Amino acid sequence: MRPSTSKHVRRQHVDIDFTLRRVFKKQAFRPVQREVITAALDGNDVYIQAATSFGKSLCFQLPAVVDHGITIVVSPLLALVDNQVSALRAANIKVATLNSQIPRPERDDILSDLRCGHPHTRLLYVTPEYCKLSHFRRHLEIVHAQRELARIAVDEAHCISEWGHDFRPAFLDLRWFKTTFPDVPIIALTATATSRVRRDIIDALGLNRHKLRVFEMTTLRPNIHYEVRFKSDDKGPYDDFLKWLRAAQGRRAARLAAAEERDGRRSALNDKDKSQDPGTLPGIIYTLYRKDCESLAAQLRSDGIGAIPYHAGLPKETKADHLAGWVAGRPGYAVVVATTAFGMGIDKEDVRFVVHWQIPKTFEGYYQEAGRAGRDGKAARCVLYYGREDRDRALTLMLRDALTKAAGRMQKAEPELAKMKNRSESFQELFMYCENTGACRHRLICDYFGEATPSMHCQFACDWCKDAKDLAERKEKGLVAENWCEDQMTPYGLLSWET
Ligand SMILES: Nc1ncnc2c1ncn2[C@@H]1O[C@H](COP(=O)(O)OP(=O)(O)OP(=O)(O)O)[C@@H](O)[C@H]1O
Repeated sequence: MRPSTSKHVRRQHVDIDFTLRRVFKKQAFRPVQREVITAALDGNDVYIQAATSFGKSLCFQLPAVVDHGITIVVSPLLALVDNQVSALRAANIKVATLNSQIPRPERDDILSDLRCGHPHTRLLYVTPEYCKLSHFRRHLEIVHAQRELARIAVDEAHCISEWGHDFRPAFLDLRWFKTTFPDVPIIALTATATSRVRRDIIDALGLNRHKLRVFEMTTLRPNIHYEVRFKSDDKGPYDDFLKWLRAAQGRRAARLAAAEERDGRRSALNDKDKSQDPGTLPGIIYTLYRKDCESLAAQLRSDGIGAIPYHAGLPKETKADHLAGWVAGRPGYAVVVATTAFGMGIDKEDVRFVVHWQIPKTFEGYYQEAGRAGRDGKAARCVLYYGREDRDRALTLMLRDALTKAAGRMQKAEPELAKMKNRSESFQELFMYCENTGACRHRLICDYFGEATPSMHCQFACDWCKDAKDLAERKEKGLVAENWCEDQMTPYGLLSWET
């Protein structure tokens, strides 16, 4: 690593504005980005927690471009890696990725770049599992010996915590980085961490407390309109959704036509809009079940909506085509019907709606997935279809899953049940959020993540702030078909076991 002389630091800090404009084509830093980047370039370990779409990736990508050496980016999802790698390549940044799906010749080229000790690659994306491989570790040791290992970025860092919603055991082995290269700074990033998960991330990665900068920003996404729609078990949400989508598409088409008429030309639209059918609204529908992805996408197509499925069981080529077509706004690819395999980190700026077909499995998952909407800062809508039957089914599956796991590993039954308890608490918070007709949804989300919002008002950007009376009536009417009885064994009762 180069020494951190004040001259060096000053030079880097001048570079960052230039690099932001020249390489990343952004006009200005968003609030706090500059401070995070400066802290990273000063050689600190950094923990950053900020809302979905805050622009966290820039906080390690820009330092990787201005700094000396290579940055290793640990990322949990291949779809997310592909998404980021294509954007970086488009900006002419030397970026590579190593994982089990990379063809052999390409993998050999990247490894030989590392082996020379002075890699040309500025950012190398890897999965946490790849970081465990001894040959990869040996290559990093060579790079480090040449003082060319600039930084380790751990994206979606909440995956390291057993208390987090997407725990991935291989993340725990990332401790190896600090143990082996104590002088190499680490930057850990997440949008979803409670205080317990935050502590876990810092401890598990072994971040240096004497040289650690912690940035915790709001989880608020003011441009998202949150709404819960209630469904009874005898009626699915399809008709309601289609009606809403058609109305929204109609309003959009009318707005665009009016703008065109006013200006007398299409210049009222940005380039992305021009490439799309003006009435088409880019969006995501999340469903818990693979079979729903296929059938719902087919049903929407038969109703004239460009919809495509995305789930882990589809062939690799189909998934790549569907993701690329959706990101590019290709005709016929406006709406992706996906399982949570599509959740974390996917960045498409103009997603105008996210719909949850069923209640998701955790509060954090809901926030993450909803966070795919409105990443351009413009208004977007997130609708969650909530029914008590879905909720009870999810609870039963969760319970069965935990008991099976615990039975399979009797010696680890207790931690397994503890994790389960945590997950079910998160789920419980989510269904209480759905059932809540007495508070601002933005506020409820902030409360969940432990963020104080004493005087917050969302400016009508949720169903409660828009019309609390209507919300209560819709709940009453929507859930009426369900045999709900408060003194039956409630979901809360189901979940309140002791570990
Ligand atoms: N300073 C900036 N000016 C304009 N756009 C920016 C800036 N910084 C980041 N962006 C854009 O904001 C979008 C979101 O950034 P990014 O994907 O890094 O979000 P994130 O914080 O990682 O969110 P998530 O946790 O949801 O994945 C991207 O399209 C990115 O190009």
